[in-house]
Amino acid sequence: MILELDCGNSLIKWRVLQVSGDVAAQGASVSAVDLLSALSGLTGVKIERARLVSVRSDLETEELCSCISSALFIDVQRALPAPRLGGVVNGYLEYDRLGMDRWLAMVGAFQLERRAMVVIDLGTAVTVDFVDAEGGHLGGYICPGISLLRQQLTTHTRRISYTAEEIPMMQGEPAPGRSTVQAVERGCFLMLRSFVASQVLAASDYLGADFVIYSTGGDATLIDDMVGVRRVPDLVFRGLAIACP
Ligand SMILES: Nc1ncnc2c1ncn2[C@@H]1O[C@H](COP(=O)(O)OP(=O)(O)O)[C@@H](O)[C@H]1O
Ligand SMILES: CC(C)(COP(=O)(O)O)[C@@H](O)C(=O)NCCC(=O)O
Ligand SMILES: [K+]
Repeated sequence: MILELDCGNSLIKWRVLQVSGDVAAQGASVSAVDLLSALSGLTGVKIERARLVSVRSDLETEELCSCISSALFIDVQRALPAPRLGGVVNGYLEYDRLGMDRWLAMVGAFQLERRAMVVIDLGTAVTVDFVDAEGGHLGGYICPGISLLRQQLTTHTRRISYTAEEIPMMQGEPAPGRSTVQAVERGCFLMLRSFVASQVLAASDYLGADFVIYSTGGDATLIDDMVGVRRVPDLVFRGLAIACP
């Protein structure tokens, strides 16, 4: 079985693939210790190798790889930047500066359908990338994700503070907030969705009328109801399998 790891700035997403390609187990862990303890609790799972993508620092990523490698007695293959992969051409002036999660999400998405596309990843950061029908990456945008938006307010104001338990149910409702938690949660939610809507609107300028919109990442459900958005939770893992076959 293969262990796949997507190390973002907030969470380590992981899954175990059977030889058939079916998912045997999956989860999200906050640390290597947490990851190894989740894996040790699995029954009937025999991991033979691992492939990993990381947007963490090189030092942190190397430590993570060697920690997993020595705990599970396996090789950990790491996805590395490339100027082109899976029909997609990296659009950055310095290709190795493009976030590997953005890159693999685009590569994974392009295998689903070789069409022009907008790839939106809603994690710690929200990223939007444009790829034309020939696989040319036109570049993209990076802005703070929903957790960072709310954190900026709670950190830099005197009177905005509320607990995580107050957050659920505050976002879906568009009406003006009548409490601090409502006002902030709905404000950040609308800000994020307006950003996405503006990108989708601009996409036809870059890609023409025919393009597909993919979403992924921990907060992708925030835009589930937006017209044309197709959520594919494992886009990064799909690209990872191309990068580390
Ligand atoms: N247990 C959790 N810890 C941290 N973030 C969580 C958790 N559960 C859900 N989230 C949400 O998921 C987001 C992280 O999404 P993810 O795609 O994993 O980001 P990243 O790739 O940057 O680590 C957070 O910004 C937060 O809003
Ligand atoms: C933009 C990101 C911070 C997104 O990371 P995430 O929110 O998935 O943790 C990451 O892709 C990154 O560090 N990129 C390098 C900078 C760039 O892509 O230009
Ligand atoms: K990510």
